[in-house]
Amino acid sequence: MAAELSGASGSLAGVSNEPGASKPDPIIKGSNITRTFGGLKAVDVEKIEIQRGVITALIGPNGAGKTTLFNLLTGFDEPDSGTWTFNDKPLAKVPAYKVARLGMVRTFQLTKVLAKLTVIENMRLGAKGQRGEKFLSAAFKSLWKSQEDENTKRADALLERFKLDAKREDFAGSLSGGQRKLLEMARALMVDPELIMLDEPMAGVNPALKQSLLGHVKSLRDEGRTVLFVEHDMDMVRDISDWVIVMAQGQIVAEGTPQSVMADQRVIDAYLGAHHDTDITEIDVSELEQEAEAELEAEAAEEKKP
Ligand SMILES: Nc1ncnc2c1ncn2[C@@H]1O[C@H](COP(=O)(O)OP(=O)(O)OP(=O)(O)O)[C@@H](O)[C@H]1O
Repeated sequence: MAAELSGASGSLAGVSNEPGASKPDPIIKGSNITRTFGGLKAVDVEKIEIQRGVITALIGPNGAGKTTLFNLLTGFDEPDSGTWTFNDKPLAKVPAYKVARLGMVRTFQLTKVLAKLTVIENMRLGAKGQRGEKFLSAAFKSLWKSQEDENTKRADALLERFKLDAKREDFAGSLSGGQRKLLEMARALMVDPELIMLDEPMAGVNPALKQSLLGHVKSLRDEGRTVLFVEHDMDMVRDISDWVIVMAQGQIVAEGTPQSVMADQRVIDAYLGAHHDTDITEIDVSELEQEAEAELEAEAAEEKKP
């Protein structure tokens, strides 16, 4: 089946729904990427292509390998095997801060170290690309000393755009869940990336801020960037994705438009196992919990029988 699309996702018209489907203008192309932890194959991706200029969601059940794949592509982890390119440049073994300078950046949840810095200090660190946490305090010192005016100007403009300017001197740790997500996005934009990878942009965000966050993500695409995001919030996936890639047990099991993917039997199987007849968009978690509870009660009653 081929996708029928219009608007921003029109460039994906005609792309097949098969896992690893070729795209007309891929910004990322990867093949045979594997990563094993002990005996567990966390990532086992035969082929992946990410289309330029659109919003792609990476979804899948817990433990599917989404974060590990993110880490591999951005140079934060090394694969056991595999090759991938960004703008046709091979990236295997390229460290994360160099990947960021090339124009591919991932967001990070606010760590303890970053929470103790102010909002503007976080932004200035973003300008340095992405080194491990160990390097951050050293990088901060040198930045502070050299007073990079350009970076500060860019940081202030971004804080204004993301409505964080009033929080400029506050500790990042004092921000609300939604404001933290905005800061993560703003910080990643300090290097003016072509591809921005968002790690669960809706996690811990209250409903009032969700719409505003969605608007910000769409605006990244509208200004010509490519967006790839990992997310469990299916409303967000349906609302803003042009394309969805589904992982399960380390592999890509399906892809397509949000509508086609959510009706795809392979996706329903991946999420629900035996719950075949359920529409993934209408899963009521409390119902599943009640079922599990009832099963436990029945088991307990069985055990009590003489
Ligand atoms: N550093 C690690 N050491 C050992 N096992 C790991 C490590 N990182 C990930 N794993 C394992 O690899 C598998 C894939 O994990 P990963 O975090 O990539 O999944 P995910 O799809 O991002 O899950 P979630 O949606 O819950 O964040 C899991 O079984 C996880 O326990």
